[in-house]
Amino acid sequence: MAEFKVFPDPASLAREVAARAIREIDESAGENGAATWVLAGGSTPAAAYRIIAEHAADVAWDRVSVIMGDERCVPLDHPDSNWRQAVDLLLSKVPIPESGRTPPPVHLPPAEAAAEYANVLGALPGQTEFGPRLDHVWLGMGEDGHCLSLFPGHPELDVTEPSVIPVLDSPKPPPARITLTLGALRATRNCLIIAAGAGKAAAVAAARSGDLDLPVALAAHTIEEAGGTVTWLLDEAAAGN
Ligand SMILES: O=C1O[C@H](COP(=O)(O)O)[C@@H](O)[C@H](O)[C@H]1O
Repeated sequence: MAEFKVFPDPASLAREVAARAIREIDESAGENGAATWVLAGGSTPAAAYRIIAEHAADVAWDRVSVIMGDERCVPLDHPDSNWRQAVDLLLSKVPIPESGRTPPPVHLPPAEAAAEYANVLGALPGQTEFGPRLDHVWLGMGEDGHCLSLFPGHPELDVTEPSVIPVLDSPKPPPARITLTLGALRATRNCLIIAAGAGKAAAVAAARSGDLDLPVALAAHTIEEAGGTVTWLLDEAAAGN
């Protein structure tokens, strides 16, 4: 059963997200010799990326691979690029080997970009029947309850194959994206769902009540059903307090 933890403000939320990431990634790297971390885009992870960069010495980065859970099809130097945010705030500051940090190939058309990024996943360590073991997964959440680039009512939610797929009509700009599928999340060990701000309170409440029409709730359910753990980390505003 997912755990919900509430922090007084976005800054203390970010400190907890960063502390858990450092602990879980380093533990997985120690246990298995390699750890895969699924990064998130959007506004909420930024502060946690900064804190992790300040504590870079606490992680065996040479054993870590990162992938972006979803990417917007914009150039990698565009302000809307999820990868650019991660590079600027974290990846340029920690010694992850080049082989463990392949940028989403968004210079390609979305279908080709998705297929190419699926190949990147296929080359990661720790392959399972659901693709690579995802030791530590960050999921952000939109006000509509979307996570990754999986939007309420959209057909991408029905894809059970563990893969990366294109999205061509995202209701949140830009319309073209690539995203992990729910099937790929079945290989998750530990997932943090991170949300801050009053704009997210209604979606958090709906997810908490078990509304599986919300992609983020369905993602949490999918991970737990496959044996992974899910922890929601919220600030008071997102928790509706
Ligand atoms: O577009 C996206 O939105 C979600 C949520 O972003 P936020 O700015 O509301 O926190 C994010 O998790 C996803 O990676 C991103 O592509």
